[in-house]
Amino acid sequence: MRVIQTVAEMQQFAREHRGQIALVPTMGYLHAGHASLMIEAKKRAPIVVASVFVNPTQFGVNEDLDSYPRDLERDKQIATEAGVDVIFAPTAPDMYPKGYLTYVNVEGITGHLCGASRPGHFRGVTTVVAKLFNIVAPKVALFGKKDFQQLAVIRRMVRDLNMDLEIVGMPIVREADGLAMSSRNTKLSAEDRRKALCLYRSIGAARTAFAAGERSVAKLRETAVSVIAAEPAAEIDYLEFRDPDSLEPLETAEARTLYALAVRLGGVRLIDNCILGEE
Ligand SMILES: Nc1ncnc2c1ncn2[C@@H]1O[C@H](COP(=O)(O)OP(=O)(O)OP(=O)(O)O)[C@@H](O)[C@H]1O
Ligand SMILES: CC(C)(CO)[C@@H](O)C(=O)[O-]
Ligand code: BAL
Repeated sequence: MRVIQTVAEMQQFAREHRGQIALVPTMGYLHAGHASLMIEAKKRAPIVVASVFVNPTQFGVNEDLDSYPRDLERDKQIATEAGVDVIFAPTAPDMYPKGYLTYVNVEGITGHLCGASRPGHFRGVTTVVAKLFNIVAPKVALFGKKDFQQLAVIRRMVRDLNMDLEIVGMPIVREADGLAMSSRNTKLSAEDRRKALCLYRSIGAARTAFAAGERSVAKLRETAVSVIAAEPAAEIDYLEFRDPDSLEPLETAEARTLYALAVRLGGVRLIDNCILGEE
């Protein structure tokens, strides 16, 4: 596996392999969730490029940019095992040189859920993802449904800006006990790791109520909130039932309804979601 650390070298590689590349954008500290995207990428293109870049423009001033876990040696090992051909790990000054001025912003659907609690976050995500698409020129790019809103925003950017590539959304990979895999899980204390299961339990409770015929979003919300409230250390950032396409609020749950939540535990912000009515 090759590691490319400059934008210029990545662009040269992309020119030589146009039409053959699948891209998996990540912020590194890889886990089995990332590996699932890489393994699927290999089925969709002869060359898999995984980017590892902790993108400063998507972090707010008081967020965890500095403490975000990083370990390129470990990432190389996991990426190699998952069949990645190239890791693209640029530096921040190479991606955003002094005097950088250009940003990509998707409106509307970025205003709620994670966009409401992290102002400017999606502007940073769409900017870096647009740059990665331009640098790597992939024919397909893969994203996880754990970041459900991010996937919707990227699909929208690709559609609105006529970007010529396919976007693939991949299922959430979970730990054996149900916790959604996330690089930030490593920042949880042992006690908070145990408490973090309340997110998955809340999803289970919402699913059970929906399967039993409950369609009132107020009632579903009450059920979902009560599971998180049973864990006093857990602080709800948002907990919403939405249309999975527009991400607009619903009063009555439909055949497919997005249940998405963000919860803070000991300073670590975790997200999870499910589509009620789907496995
Ligand atoms: N558990 C998972 N299952 C499937 N895809 C995942 C999972 N976790 C992350 N991904 C996907 O991997 C890609 C890179 O995500 P990222 O590097 O931010 O990892 P992360 O573990 O989500 O980190 P964070 O702690 O920032 O949430 C994104 O498309 C994300 O949706
Ligand atoms: C898509 C992404 C790599 C952009 O920095 C990031 O938001 C992530 O890891 O989900
Ligand atoms: N997986 C989303 C990246 C972030 O939290 O900034």
